[in-house]
This record gives sequence, C-alpha cells and structure tokens, in this order.
Amino acid sequence: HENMTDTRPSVAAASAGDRARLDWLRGEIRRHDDLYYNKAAPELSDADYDALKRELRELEAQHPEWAATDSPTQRAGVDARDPFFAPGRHRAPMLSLDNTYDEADLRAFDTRLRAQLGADASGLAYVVEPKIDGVGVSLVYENGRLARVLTRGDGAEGDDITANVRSIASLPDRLAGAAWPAFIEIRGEIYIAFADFERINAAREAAGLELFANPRNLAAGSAKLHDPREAAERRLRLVVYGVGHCEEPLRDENGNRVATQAALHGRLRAWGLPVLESYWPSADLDAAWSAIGELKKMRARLAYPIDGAVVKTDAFALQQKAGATARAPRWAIAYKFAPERAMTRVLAITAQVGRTGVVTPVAELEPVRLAGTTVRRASLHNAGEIIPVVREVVVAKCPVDSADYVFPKNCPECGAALARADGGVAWRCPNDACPAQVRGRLEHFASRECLAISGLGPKVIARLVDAGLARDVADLYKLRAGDLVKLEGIGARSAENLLAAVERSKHAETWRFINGLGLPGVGAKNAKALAKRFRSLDTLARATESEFQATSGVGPETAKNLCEFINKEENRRLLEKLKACGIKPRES
Ligand SMILES: NC(=O)c1ccc[n+]([C@@H]2O[C@H](COP(=O)([O-])OP(=O)(O)OC[C@H]3O[C@@H](n4cnc5c(N)ncnc54)[C@H](O)[C@@H]3O)[C@@H](O)[C@H]2O)c1
Ligand SMILES: [Zn+2]
Repeated sequence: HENMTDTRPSVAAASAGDRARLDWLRGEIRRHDDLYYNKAAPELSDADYDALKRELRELEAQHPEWAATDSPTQRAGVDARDPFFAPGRHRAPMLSLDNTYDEADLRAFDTRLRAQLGADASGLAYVVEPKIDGVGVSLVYENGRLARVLTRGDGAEGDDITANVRSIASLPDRLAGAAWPAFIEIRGEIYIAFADFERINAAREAAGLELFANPRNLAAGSAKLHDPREAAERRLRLVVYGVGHCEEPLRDENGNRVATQAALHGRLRAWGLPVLESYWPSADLDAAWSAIGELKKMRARLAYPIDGAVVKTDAFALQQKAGATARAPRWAIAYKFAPERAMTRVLAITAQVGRTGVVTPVAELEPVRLAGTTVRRASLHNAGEIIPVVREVVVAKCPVDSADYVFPKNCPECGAALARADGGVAWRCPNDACPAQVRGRLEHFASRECLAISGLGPKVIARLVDAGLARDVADLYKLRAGDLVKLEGIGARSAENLLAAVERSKHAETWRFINGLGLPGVGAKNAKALAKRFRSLDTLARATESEFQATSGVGPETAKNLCEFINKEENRRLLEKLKACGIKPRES
C-alpha cells in the first residue's frame, strides 16, 4: 500500500535529489498539517509525521542556502482559527515544543543547553512532566477572576473559547487564596479522559456517526463546538502546568519569590487550579531519563492521555537566559513515546465494503490492552495513534498449518467481481446496488454532518435494506409506519419518531443534502461552499466544470469528478426522485 502511493524520490540521491526531496517534504508536511489541523482527519500517526518533519529539519541544516521563512519547520504548529469565536491576543506567545523520540537527541539537548548557559550551567536542573495529549489553552485571570480562555491559534492570537470551557468543574472562576498578580496567563491543556472518549465513540457508533480517531482530536473538536451545551456534554477536563505573561514577579503567600518550575506547581495548586498528578524534579539529565522511564510505566494509570514527557529547565532565571526561537523555547524539549505495540493473535480477517464500494481488510483480534484501551480490531491499511494498525507478523508464532491471507476476488457482500480503477490502489465492488454500499450511503445521508436523522443508525438501516424498503436515500421519504412496525425491534412509537425525524429532514439546509449525496471529494466544508455558490440542488445539477472550479476550495480534480457525478444517469434520477418525494431544502 505504501509503496504504491509513494512517489517520492529516493533519499540516497545527490544534491539535485536533495532539493527535490526537500520540496516534496515541505509540500507533504503542509498537506498533513491541513489534514490534521483543519480537517481533523490525519492520515499519518504523529510518529510518522514527526519523522518527516525531522528529515526536513536535517536537510535544511545541511543546506542553509535553501532556508525559507515559510517552511513548515519555521512555524509553531498553527491550530486553525475559527471566525465564529472572538479573537484574543496572547501577551506572551504560546509556542510549540521541540520534540524527539530518541534518547541520544535528549542528551544532545542537554549538551546544547549547557554550552549555551556557560558558567550558569552548574545550576541547571530539570523537571520532568507528563506531556498531556490535548489542546493547549491560556487561562487569563485579571485580579483573580477568570477573564477569558484562549486557544493557541497561531501563537500570537487565539480563539476565545470561554463559553465552551465554563462547564469544566475544575476551572475556578476565582483564584483561591491571595497573592495572585493583577494579570496572569496560566497555560494548560484541555483534554478528554479515555473513559469519556470510549463512551462518546460508542454512542456515535450506535448512531451511525463518524468516530473520533483519538482523545486529542475529540478534545480539539469539542473545544471548538459552536454550542456550549453540546461542549458541556463532551465532559472536557483541564490541567495546568505553566505561566505565560505575568504582570509582576510571582510570590507565595509568605511573600517569597516563586523562582522555579517545581515551585510553580505548588503555587498553581494553592490557587485552586487542577495541577499535574505527578512531576519529577531531576538534578540532571540522567535523573530526568529515569523519571521518563517511571512516567512511561504509569502511563495507563494516569487520569489523562499522554504522548510523552516534557523535560523543562527548573530555574526561571535559566529559562530566561536560554530564551526561545520563534517556534519553541530552548529550555525545554518533549520526549515523545513511540506508538505502543503489543502482540496478539489474528482470529480472522474480514473484508469490509464501504459507501463508495472500496473494500478494506480488517483484522479481528484476540482482545489486547494497548495505550490504555482494549483493542479488538485493527486496520490492515491505515495508521494513527489510537486507530490500531497491524505492524508486523510474528512468523515464529504462526501455527504450522496457517495459510497466507488471500484478498477476496469477489465482494464479500454481493459477490460481484472486485475491480481496480486505472492507477488506483483500492479494490472496489463495482455493483452500485451492493447492500453494503447502499447501507453505507444511507448511514452517511442520515449522519450528523448530513441530514442528522435521529433514530436512523446502522442497525435500523440494515433492517430497512434487508427488508427491501430502502434502495436509495430517496426511499427514506416513502417509508410508512405500517412497514416499519413489521421490522424487528421497531415499535409503533419508534416508527412514529423515525417518520417525524425523516419528515423534518425534508427542510434541512441545502448543504446538508449536498453533503448527504456523497459527491466525490466533498465533505461538510465543500458542501457549504457549493451551497453558497449554487443555492439550490437544481442549479448545482446544471453546473459546468468551470463553475465548479470557481467555487472556493474546489480544485480541478474535484470539479471534474463532480461534473461526471451529476451527469450520470442514475444520479440525475435520484435527484428527480428526491424532488418528487417533496424535499424542500432551505438556504442557510
Ligand atoms: N499526524 C499528523 O498528520 C500530524 C500533523 C500535524 C501535527 N501533528 C502533531 O501535532 C504536534 C504538533 O503540535 P504542537 O506544535 O502543538 O506540538 P506538541 O503538541 O507536540 O507540543 C507542544 C504542546 O504540548 C502541550 N503540552 C502538553 N503537556 C505539556 C506540559 N507538561 N508542558 C508544556 N506543554 C505541554 C502544549 O499544549 C504545547 O503547546 C506534533 O507532535 C505532531 O506529531 C501530527
Ligand atoms: Zn458488493
């Protein structure tokens, strides 16, 4: 799979090759940044992403003549801004952290820092903290009162998400005790506990909604919801670990200066803020390294998901002396844990057919604990921190009679011969009437980002399709109570509720229908842009390729595919059928 999609030139090539590789890396990293920050749909695990970034950094170091201020290595990772929220300026910039997966790098960080500090290096000690895998936030307290909570944004200006985090019980409206400065930015992390992550994903699975890839994605998405009540249901949590700008020197209740990171944790706690469960004051890097080992061992027992450790210079005076680049402080580094691995038995491999007919193999596993969750299934295709992936076959452990897995030649649902599009890597079921595809299209249509039809989850949809009551999305509008109650598990009451929800959806916004139709290359964002441009489904159905291309966010490839899609006979018929069923999308 990787080899087939990978068109990058070989690393071994000489200077011209280096330049090509560098350009490829910059483009590829930008693409993954967009997927991660703007679409919340990363294709790579963080470890794989960080490896690309590291390679780019090394190439740029070897070739200073190719430096560019707009290179992805020069920016603090931008978490996308949303104009829905009021902007808020940070008094001290919110930076990123340099990171590594490698002990030697960590030691090089110590050597570098000592060289920079010169004579002061004799006083260098560290604090090791867990690196919480959530969303960085800045809590601004004015005269002891919470004034606002900002996201990192581009580091200089973030989004004011105060309304969404008000529901966090551990976030005090007033700082406790006294001796708080008139103005202070407190830095911390918003996160989602594993238990809540699993609860929310289970509910989403039952409702036929798309799952969140990991707790960090869920936290990021929840912090930016446009409805504070909905955000409250996600049960966001908070932990704080630092200070940004502060109007006056920090003091404890006895008037003594707070001069170290370790002492700061005590101060934050005294103010009634939720602090780290554990942190490790470490006299030198050896001590820090063994602290990291301890942290790793207790990883699964912590209240928050973590992706590594942060090693920070303890003394504020030395932090100041070391300073920061535009991207990250020089006095701290993140040591990230490589994705966890565990060995288990593959019980079976099932081939799943998606909404567009693409067939993907999934390994059914003997349940195994990994990264704090129980893993029962793993993709044989994808990658990602929590989305489990099979990395290696332990041949020595295979039973003697085990046989190679043979990818099916026919669709496991309808038996049609699988086909591969020209140049594509995916095998597809070519049968548009394939029950798996029909179910997939209906699930997508009913999902929250589309028509949001409550009560129409995967189970109900499977029954409708099995009973022949729904062959396409328009059939949903022809359902009758009499037919529904004949289905297993559907009573008169739920039939009535379902029909009411279906009826309501007739008047949903145009973009929801556009998204629900499953146009190639179109998600919620593009659907909104298309709705804005064409206003009605009728106009959209008459659009030309160049009109599609003039829509913001639609590239030439998507424009071509859209044109093909709307001109296909069966899609035209579906639109006519939807109209005949009385749908009346409203502009929004
Ligand atoms: N998978 C992908 O395609 C993809 C794409 C882009 C970025 N990413 C990931 O996103 C990350 C880049 O984001 P980033 O710049 O925010 O870096 P980061 O998240 O790796 O580290 C910086 C952040 O750590 C947080 N943090 C947690 N605990 C902390 C503590 N105890 N002390 C201080 N800070 C703490 C802070 O919010 C800080 O902003 C990278 O690790 C990268 O792997 C992945
Ligand atoms: Zn099929």
